[in-house]
Amino acid sequence: MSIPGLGQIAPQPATSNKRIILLKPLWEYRFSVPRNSPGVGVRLLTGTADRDGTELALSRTYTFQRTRSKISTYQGCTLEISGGPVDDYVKDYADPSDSPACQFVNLHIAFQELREAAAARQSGRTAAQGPRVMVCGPRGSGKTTLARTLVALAARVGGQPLMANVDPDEGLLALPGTVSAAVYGTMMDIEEPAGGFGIGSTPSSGPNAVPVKLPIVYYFGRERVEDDVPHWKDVVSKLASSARAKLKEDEAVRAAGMFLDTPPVDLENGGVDILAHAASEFAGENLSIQLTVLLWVEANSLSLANFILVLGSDQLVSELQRHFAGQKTSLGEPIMVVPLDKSDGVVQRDEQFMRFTREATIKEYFFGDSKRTLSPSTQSVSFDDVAIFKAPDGMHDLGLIAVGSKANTQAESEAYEGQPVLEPAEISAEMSHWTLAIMNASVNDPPETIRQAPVIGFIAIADVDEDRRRLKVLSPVSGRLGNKPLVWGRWPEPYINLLG
Ligand SMILES: Nc1ncnc2c1ncn2[C@@H]1O[C@H](COP(=O)(O)OP(=O)(O)OP(=O)(O)O)[C@@H](O)[C@H]1O
Repeated sequence: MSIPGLGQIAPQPATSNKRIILLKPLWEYRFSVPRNSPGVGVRLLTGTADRDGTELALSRTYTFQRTRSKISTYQGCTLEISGGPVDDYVKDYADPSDSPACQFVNLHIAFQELREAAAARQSGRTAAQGPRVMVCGPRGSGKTTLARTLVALAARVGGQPLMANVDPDEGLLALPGTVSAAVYGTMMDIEEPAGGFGIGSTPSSGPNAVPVKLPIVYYFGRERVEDDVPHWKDVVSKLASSARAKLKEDEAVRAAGMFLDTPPVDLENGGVDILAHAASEFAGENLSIQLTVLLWVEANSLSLANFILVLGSDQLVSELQRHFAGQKTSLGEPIMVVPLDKSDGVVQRDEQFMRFTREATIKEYFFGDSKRTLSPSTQSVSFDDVAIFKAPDGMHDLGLIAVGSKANTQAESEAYEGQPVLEPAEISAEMSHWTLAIMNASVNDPPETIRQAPVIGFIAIADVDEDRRRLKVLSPVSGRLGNKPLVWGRWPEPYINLLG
């Protein structure tokens, strides 16, 4: 039997198979660490290198586990690689300007110049607004990597940008099934599989080598936006309103701007509408439409305009161009959609890998990782001492809330009109191994208030004893759950017995 928390001694890559690799400017060391590997060690010997925009320190060995990523260099470097097993290779470019990293860094330079130009123009007492950038593209086009890189590069030059994620499939500083946002003003933990953007970089009861980030999180509880578009729109609106408030009240965040990571969308099924909703909600009160970002237009010439960055999809570019054609911001600026090349290094992650990653994330939330062991509290609670809610049965099954659903009939729609969005869940063995969100609301609040409340944490149901009417619950901290409503969604899916 494995004992939770043990068996997580920091892995030491074997020292016998060390090799040195040389990267010229804008080359990449691309690696994929299999899940059963103790990890690959990467040490920067000379030059400069970074993982998704965050620099590696010289002479320190970084150990990467269950990670598919790359180490890039702008000036060239030598790296010492140790340990493994790892699937890896060096991606070279005869002409460095062919590297996707080149367009990414040019974007960063352009954003930085915009920040400085806006600050110089600002005559009042309040800080100027930095760029607001939305990154979109098909599945596996490198959206998250680009958004993280632009955030990390902004933080590296002293900025405190806000990053928001509205893709529920993977969480930003939270479990999957959520939408969230956080300010990134301190260094990232690049050894974390998500590169400092995962659950390991949030506050916990254990020690942290790198400053933690404080996210604001809303619970969607479904895998894909299309599973419940109205609810997704609601939580995105709540998140956007929190993000706008942060930009308004915090001058440093406002000056650095905001980066928005979006879900892959189905163009045949309301995809443009989904992206347009995210764009307009995050745009802020002063813009009549969408978002303001800056593009590097020609050599050394900056043009303030309104752009949406699209990675690797001509079809999405033309759909978005059509959608925004003729629309202008309140400042009279046109909306332009900017196509960017997708890197050929972006890894297509299969369902098995994604499932393994989600399970590892849930385990890490409760038990920590190799660098920080956490001790979750195990509580036995009566069915009568918890308030668990779920969406009414049938709503999702009938497709009543899926965008563009052809299955809806008028009668079906009417049957659910006026019904509460959440109802008390009947506690049963079916709940075992599910992760539930703890909402920052009162159990007596109306269902709509509970559903749209921020998330304060998660619990896992370890066991349900129907005869004794008791639940065994795993919680990151001790304390009574009774006065906070719990919501049981459909994502992330149940995990193996965490106490097994
Ligand atoms: N140049 C590269 N070399 C190696 N790995 C890369 C590179 N770019 C991205 N990756 C990896 O590819 C995977 C997918 O990238 P990413 O998450 O950015 O894509 P995405 O478009 O956001 O995916 P999704 O549509 O599933 O949300 C990640 O594991 C990322 O670290």
